Amino acid sequence: MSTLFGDDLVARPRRELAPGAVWVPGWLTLEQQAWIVARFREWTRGPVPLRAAMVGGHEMSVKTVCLGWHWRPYQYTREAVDVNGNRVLGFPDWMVRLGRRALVEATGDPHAGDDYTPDTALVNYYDDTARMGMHQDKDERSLAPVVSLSIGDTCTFRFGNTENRNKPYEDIALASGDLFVFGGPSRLAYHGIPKVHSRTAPDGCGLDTGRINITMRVTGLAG
Ligand SMILES: O=C(O)CCC(=O)C(=O)O
Ligand SMILES: [Fe+2]
Repeated sequence: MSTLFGDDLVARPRRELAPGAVWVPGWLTLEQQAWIVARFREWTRGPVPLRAAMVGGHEMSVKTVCLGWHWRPYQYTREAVDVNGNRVLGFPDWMVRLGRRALVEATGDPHAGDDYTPDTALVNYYDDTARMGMHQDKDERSLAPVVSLSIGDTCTFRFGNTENRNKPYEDIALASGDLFVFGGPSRLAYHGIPKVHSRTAPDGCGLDTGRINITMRVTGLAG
């Protein structure tokens, strides 16, 4: 479709799915996406490699590398005790700034990011068969918002309610460059990824295949 009249933008307006849950399509430029993908490749070279976490005796289909704190079900540690015992990379300052800007963008409040200092990021890689079941992000002791960035293939993101993993929920298509923030009354909403749409990554985003998702969080942990 022609982009002469901004059809692509008109088709994907920003939207609040529920109080505190805001989707901002196309927030990151292609250049920013490619830069982040280059950082992702550095992160996966160590000290802790990309790995599939074990949940209930099964490997997740999604592979994860963490920054700041290492996540495994259902706790955070500084060392990747379930991988190779190494201390995870620090949380980059640029990502703190990006997280703050994301909150300003999502809320329209120029001060929304002032007190936001995420200290962990889960960086997930999905190949086109990977999925993530409905879950809450509740291993953090803080209820500060989660800031989610997507790069690469489009996925179906299922955003549900705070009571259980079932309906009501809504499916949206999170595409490369999209921002999604869930905080406030939506902070503990169930969510998941039922499908990744193969070969939908835009040229220039830095990924030929697959999808990267970064969720920044505040652990509320000390040490
Ligand atoms: O991949 C996504 O968009 C969501 C990831 C997620 O829910 C998580 O890492 O907890
Ligand atoms: Fe999650």
